[in-house]
This record gives sequence, structure tokens and C-alpha cells, in this order.
Amino acid sequence: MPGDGIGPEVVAQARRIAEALVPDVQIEEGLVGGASFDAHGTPLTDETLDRARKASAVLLGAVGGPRWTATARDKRPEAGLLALRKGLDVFANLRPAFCFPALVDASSLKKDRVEGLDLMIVRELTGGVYFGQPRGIDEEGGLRRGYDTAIYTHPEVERVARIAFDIARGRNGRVTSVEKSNVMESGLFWRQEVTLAHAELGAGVELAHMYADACAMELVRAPKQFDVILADNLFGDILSDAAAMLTGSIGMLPSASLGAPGTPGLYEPVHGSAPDIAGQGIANPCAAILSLEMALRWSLGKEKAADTLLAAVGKALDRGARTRDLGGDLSTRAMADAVLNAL
Ligand SMILES: NC(=O)C1=CN([C@@H]2O[C@H](COP(=O)(O)OP(=O)(O)OC[C@H]3O[C@@H](n4cnc5c(N)ncnc54)[C@H](O)[C@@H]3O)[C@@H](O)[C@H]2O)C=CC1
Ligand SMILES: CC(C)CC(=O)C(=O)O
Ligand SMILES: [Mg+2]
Repeated sequence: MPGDGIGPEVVAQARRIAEALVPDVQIEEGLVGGASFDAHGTPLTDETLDRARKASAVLLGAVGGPRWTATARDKRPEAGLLALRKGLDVFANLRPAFCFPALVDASSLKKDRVEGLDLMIVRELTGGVYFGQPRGIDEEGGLRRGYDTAIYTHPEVERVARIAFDIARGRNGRVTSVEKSNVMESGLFWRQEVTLAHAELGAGVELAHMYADACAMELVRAPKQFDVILADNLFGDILSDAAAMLTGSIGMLPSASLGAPGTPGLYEPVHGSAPDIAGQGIANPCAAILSLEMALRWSLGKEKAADTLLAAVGKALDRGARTRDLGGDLSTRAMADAVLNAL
């Protein structure tokens, strides 16, 4: 589901790589976001959602753009993406941030802070303030106001905490749960629930808690202290964009969104539709290519192909392949060619 802006540009390159690497995987395309709104008057049709549910994995580019900012909220491209995430019930969004050795100098931080960096943000994706009701912009007692509701339930926190603990067990065994329990009831609830879940499901995992604002600071000060960061929908969104700059560019960051076992995962770059560079053929396709890599690993049972692809991206970077965001001048297609050559 290529979506809007640079979405189709980067997904086209991931598709070329999929066709070369795993030719047995059948690929079909669907519209989402502004592209779907323009064609069907809605950012996600029931038919497309049904097809996504029947797939083994969904690879999405990005949605949104200035053309649709005046569109009604529930018809905007971003609403289509939220509906897709909710419709697939992909509640755990895995956002790894690791620094390829060749990109240590492209990071916003000094070399010693990011060399060997490998952290995983586990972001709750289908609840919290992005979905809570009531929400709106209206008027009460002559006062115009805008409001959202940050709300989490016991099962919502428990299921994503379980995933964070499982993932930590396969890594360095440490989870840092972030919230703002000092000022938010939903944050205090999050901390209590994660603590309870840890007692029940967190054997072998060390759990720490941190306020989200402090975590933002620590991500920049000393990012290698983290193994797995567990966050709600809003804080996970913000912290993962911050983590992007540790790795060199937001154009490098993939994500996997997982639901119950046996259901399709949703794979998408962390970045958006980048209207400022859309149509120029200069977007970095690596986040989309690495999202394909995560799909191979987490949904398609092709771990070996995933390892090969990850190594090929590293090799292309080692050989100096760089798009503009990484300080080079390769086009989107030429960057994908470099990965294909390395493959
Ligand atoms: N998952 C999604 O579909 C997301 C969609 N959006 C939507 O995207 C639109 C633009 O949002 P922004 O805040 O500008 O975020 P953005 O991530 O699209 O762009 C932020 C900056 O990063 C650059 N950038 C992003 N991806 C890049 C890539 N692959 N290669 C090189 N440079 C890249 C852009 O050129 C821009 O300067 C909005 O409509 C927003 O709602 C934003 C974030 C996620
Ligand atoms: C719905 C998206 C536009 C929110 C976002 O920025 C993200 O999921 O990364
Ligand atoms: Mg975001």
C-alpha cells in the first residue's frame, strides 16, 4: 500500500527488491490515504481493509500531504492509516533504531555515543490519545476548545508489555517503560499495569520506569543505555522520530506492527510522506527496504532472506551509497540499485 508523497517512490524500490530476493512471494497493491480518498472518497475502503486482512503482511509507504489538510478529519489520509492499524489490530509497533557502522558519522551525535547503538522502541499503536473518546473542537459556555482523551485499559497495556518483555528476552533483557505518571492519570495507570504485567510475564527481564521527557533527554545524552523502550502511542511516536536522528536519518528507520499470532503484520517506514521532497526521486528508500526486511523476518517466515537483505543494506552503505539525507547524491532508485548490487 504505497500511499502518498514519497510513499509510492520508496515502496516501488522495496518491491523491486522483493521481486529479486523472494520471487515466490505474491504481491498485490492497494490504495490508502490521500490516494484512496481521491479515488474512492475515503482514505481506506472496506474492500482494501479486507484484502489487507487476508495478506500475510502489509507493506505501507506513507500517507498525507498538504492537498488534504482541509479535508474533514475522518476523511484525511492519516485517518486511513489509523483505521488500517486498528482494523488489523496491530497493537505493538516495533521501531528499532540501530546505527549502521558506515553511518556513525551521519548521526546527529558524536561517534562514541552511537557506535554500536541498537535499541528497540515498542510503541502501543491502537489505543491512547490517538483513538480515545471524547475528542473534538467545539464550544462550551461561549469558550471554543479542543480536546482529546488519553485512555488505556488493562488488556491494552498488558498485551503490549508482554511483547516488550518477549523482545527484551531475545536481546539484552532490559525494558524501560516511559510515561508521565507524575502528571497524567493514564500515565500512572500505565506504570501500575506495566509493573503488574512484569511480575506475571517478565521473568528474566529487568524493568525500569522513566518519565517520557527525561527519556527524550537521555536518548540524546546517552542512547546506548537503552535496550527496549516501552511507550504509549503518543510518546512512542515522538521518541522514535528523535531516535531516528541517532541513526543518521529518518529515511533509515523501519517499523513492524504486530497483532495476535497468525494475523498479518503491518510494515512501514517511521517517516511520513515528505511533501517537501516528494516527486523529486531523492527520498531515501532504506526505511521502506528495511521494513520489507522486517516483514520477511516477522510475518513471512523468511529469516534467511531477511538476514541477507539487512547485510546488503549494510554493504551498500559500506561502499558509500548515500541519498541526499545522508549527505550523498544518489537518487531513490540508484540507492535501491546499490542494495540490489550488494544482494
Ligand atoms: N506513517 C505515516 O504515514 C506518517 C505520515 N505523516 C504525514 O506525512 C506528512 C508530512 O509530515 P512531516 O511532519 O513533514 O514528516 P515527514 O517524516 O514526512 O518529513 C519530515 C522530514 O524528514 C524528511 N524525510 C522523511 N522521510 C524521508 C526519506 N525517506 N528520505 C529523505 N528525507 C526524508 C522530509 O523531507 C522532511 O524534511 C504529514 O501529512 C503527516 O501527517 C507523518 C508521519 C508518519
Ligand atoms: C498517523 C501517523 C501520521 C502518526 C505518526 O506520525 C506515526 O505513526 O509515526
Ligand atoms: Mg510519527
